[in-house]
Amino acid sequence: MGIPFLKGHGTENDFVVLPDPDGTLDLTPARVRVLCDRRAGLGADGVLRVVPAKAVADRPAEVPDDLWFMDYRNGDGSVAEMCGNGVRVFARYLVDTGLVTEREFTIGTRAGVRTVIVDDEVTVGMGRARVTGSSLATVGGASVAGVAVNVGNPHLVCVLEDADKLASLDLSVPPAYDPAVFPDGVNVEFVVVEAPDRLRMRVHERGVGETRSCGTGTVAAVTGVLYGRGTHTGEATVDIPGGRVRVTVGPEQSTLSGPAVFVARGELDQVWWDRAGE
Ligand SMILES: N[C@@H](CCC[C@H](N)C(=O)O)C(=O)O
Repeated sequence: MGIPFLKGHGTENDFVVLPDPDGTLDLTPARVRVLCDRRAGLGADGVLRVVPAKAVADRPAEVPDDLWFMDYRNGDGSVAEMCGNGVRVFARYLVDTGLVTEREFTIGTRAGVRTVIVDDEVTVGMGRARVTGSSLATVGGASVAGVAVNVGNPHLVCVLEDADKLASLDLSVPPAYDPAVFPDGVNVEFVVVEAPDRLRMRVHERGVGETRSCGTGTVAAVTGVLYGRGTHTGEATVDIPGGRVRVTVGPEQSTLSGPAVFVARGELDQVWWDRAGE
């Protein structure tokens, strides 16, 4: 018997989902890296381990024992606090498999408890998106001013003047940032405001590289743009290379709505898994 897995995505930000109902899966950084490798493994931006919260000793104190916990890992094996696209896929998995029977329920994450509503699309209460300051990102030799926003994980939102500039950015090289402002690294969003309630965005994710979407990044982007207008409240659609999501931002709560899709399920080869851990 191999290791069960599913492969899914939210606006083409893709994940390997590993059900771990007993909390016994030894998910080392080396195993995450090879699983996410698009040639040596299944290929994905990250891994979502589905584990009972009570089996996660280092979870935040506010996450109760009886929730399912999203143990999210970036493709480079690092741990991140939150993943907005991942939590939608995670919620869809819990409903599809009958592990949760309601359509509205809560999930434990390293950023705290998140409420989800599973319908054709999935809506997530993303908590409060906090503006924490400003900083610079440097890409292609040019520095761009940005707003630092924390959505559980850190983001730097840089607004560009037009879509041509956005399209021409080379994000195959990580943007440089100030490590004094972001000691744990940062996700960097580049955004164009196409209409007052419509943004276009590209993102370079910490621990992954350029991805086709970042859910927490879209919430950060809307928050950063609203902050530039002097407000903490508003809503917008965000077009990313992998599709479209909808974001609302309020002083105490933000929400993210978008698709969550499964494309495959199967078993990882046990010999491959054992070797990947060496
Ligand atoms: N793709 C995610 C964010 C994943 C974590 C991020 N790379 C980090 O290290 O903070 C999303 O949809 O939010």
